[in-house]
Amino acid sequence: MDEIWAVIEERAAHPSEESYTSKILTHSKGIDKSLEKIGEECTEFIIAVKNGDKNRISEEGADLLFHFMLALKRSGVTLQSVWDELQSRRH
Ligand SMILES: N=c1c2ncn([C@@H]3O[C@H](COP(=O)(O)OP(=O)(O)OP(=O)(O)O)[C@@H](O)[C@H]3O)c2ncn1[C@@H]1O[C@H](COP(=O)(O)O)[C@@H](O)[C@H]1O
Repeated sequence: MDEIWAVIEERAAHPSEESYTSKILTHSKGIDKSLEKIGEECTEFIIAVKNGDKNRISEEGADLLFHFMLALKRSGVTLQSVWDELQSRRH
């Protein structure tokens, strides 16, 4: 995820027309586009889990994590701050 985060940072700094990441980060709907995608991917993940489809669970889980990172970026929150929060909860 840290590696993909670095790509997201790069795409945010230098948007490219061929990039899906850039498409979401510069979408005219703004953060709503990211939130829409998280809603979609969450639903697809839930369906995959309910169906017990392990391949789909992995695929939808990956989509969810990717769109989660895009929403963080759009919100001005770093992935590191999420890691720090998780770290602070360790006991
Ligand atoms: N992890 C991902 C990743 N997961 C999913 N997706 C894209 O997410 C899209 C999900 O498909 P959907 O059907 O939900 O979306 P859509 O119908 O194409 O369009 P929208 O509804 O999203 O507008 C697909 O086009 C996938 O290619 C991703 N695109 C990019 N990455 C990572 O981001 C990096 C940079 O990607 P680019 O910016 O595109 O070069 C890549 O190297 C990957 O590591």
